[in-house]
Amino acid sequence: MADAPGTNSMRAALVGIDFGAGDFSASLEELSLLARSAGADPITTITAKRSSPDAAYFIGSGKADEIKMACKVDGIDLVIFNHALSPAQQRNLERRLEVGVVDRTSLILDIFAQRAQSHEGKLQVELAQLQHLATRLIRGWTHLERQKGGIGLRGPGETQLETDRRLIGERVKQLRARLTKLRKQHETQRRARGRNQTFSVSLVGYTNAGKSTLFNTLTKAGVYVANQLFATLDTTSRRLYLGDEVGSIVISDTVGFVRELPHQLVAAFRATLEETIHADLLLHVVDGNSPVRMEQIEQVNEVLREIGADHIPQILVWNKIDAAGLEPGVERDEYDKISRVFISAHSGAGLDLLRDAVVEAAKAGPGARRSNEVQDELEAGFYDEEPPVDGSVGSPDNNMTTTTHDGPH
Ligand SMILES: Nc1nc2c(ncn2[C@@H]2O[C@H](COP(=O)(O)OP(=O)(O)OP(=O)(O)O)[C@@H](O)[C@H]2O)c(=O)[nH]1
Ligand SMILES: [Mg+2]
Repeated sequence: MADAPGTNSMRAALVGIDFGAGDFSASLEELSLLARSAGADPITTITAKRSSPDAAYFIGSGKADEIKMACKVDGIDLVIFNHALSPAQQRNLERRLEVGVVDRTSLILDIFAQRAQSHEGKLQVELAQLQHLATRLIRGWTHLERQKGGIGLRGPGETQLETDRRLIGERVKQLRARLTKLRKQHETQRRARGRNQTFSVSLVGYTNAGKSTLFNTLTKAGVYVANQLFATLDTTSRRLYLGDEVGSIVISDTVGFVRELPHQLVAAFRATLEETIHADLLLHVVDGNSPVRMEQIEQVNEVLREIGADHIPQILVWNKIDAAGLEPGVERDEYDKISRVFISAHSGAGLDLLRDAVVEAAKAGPGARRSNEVQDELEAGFYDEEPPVDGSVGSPDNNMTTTTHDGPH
C-alpha cells in the first residue's frame, strides 16, 4: 500500500454502533480503510448494538467507559466514530474519554484536505471544512486543547480555532465568490468543447474501484493510483484517439463516491463532478472483486441522481476480473445496447472490448465526431493549442495538458 501509516501515525480506536440496518461489517471495514487513508493506524475496534443513539454520548455510558479503558490499555490517541456526531456529543465524548474524537464526516473532510491538488479542489475543501466548523463553533473549542492535533483539525481547523463566526463568515463569502468565478471559466471551456462536439466520457464509481488505473492504462497519463480511499480528488481530463471512425474523445477521471458522503461535500464537490454532469457517456467502474459491489453500485447511482447525472447513458465496467477469476466479455441489454464490459485495468484484459464499447456509444451518441474532421484537426495541431481540458486555466496548478493519440496517425 502506498503511504501506509508508519510508526509515527496516530493510534486510533474505531467505534461502530450496529443499528440493524445495512451491512455492518462492510461499513466498519470501510471505516478502517478511511482511517488508514487519513494516516491513522486502526489498533482496535469497539462495537455495540443499539436501537437509537444516546442524546449525550451517542453510545451508552457503560460503553463509553469500556472505550476509555481500551484507550488507556492500547495507548489510543484518537477515537473515530463510524457515524455523524452532533457537536455536543463530540464534546461530551472528548471530555469523558480524554482523547480526541472525530466522526465520519470530519475524517472524510480530513482526507479531502490532505489530497486536494488543484486550486479549485483546495478552495472547495476549505469551504466544506469551514461550514462544518461553523456548526461546532458555538460551543467553544477550549476542550480541544488537549487533543494532539492532526486528524479533524488539519487545514483551517488549526488556525481558525480562536477566530469567531464573523471571520469564518467572511472567508466563506470570499471562497464562494472565487469558486463562482472558477465555475464560470469552466463553463466557458465546456461551451468551447461543446461547439467542437467532442464526445466526452467520465469515469465514475465507488472509491478504490480502479478508475485512475483504468484512466492511466487508457491514456497513459500517470495519475496517482493507490489502494486508499479518495486517491483522486480532482477531475483530470485527456483527449483520447479512438481510431478513424470516431476520432478523438475527451475522457475524465473523477473523485470516487462513498456511502454517506457528508452533504457539505456533495455540495462542495458538485463542481468537481461538473464534468460528470455534462458527459455524453458514463463509464461506471465497479470493483468486481468486492463483496459489497452491488451496494456500491447503488450508492454511486444515488449520488449520480443527487447531482443530476442519472439521465446520462451508462456502461458498467466490471473491473478487477483478474482478482475475481472472471473472463473478459461484453453483455448487452434487450435493445442490444452494451450494458456491461468485463475488464482488468491491471492486466489489460478486455480493454479492447471497452474501447469498442465506447466507440459504439460514441457513434450512437449525438456528440460523435466525424473522423475526417478530427483527423484534419489533429494534423493541424489544433488540440495542442486548446485550453487545458482539466479546467485549471489561470490556476497555479495548471500543468496537466497533454494530447493522447493512441490510434494510428
Ligand atoms: N487486481 C486488480 N487490482 C486493481 C485493478 N485495477 C485497479 N486495481 C487496484 O485497485 C486499487 C485502487 O485503484 P485506483 O485506480 O486508485 O482506484 P480509484 O477508483 O481511482 O480510487 P479513488 O481515486 O480513491 O476513487 C489500487 O490498489 C489498484 O492497483 C485490476 O484490474 N485488478
Ligand atoms: Mg482515483
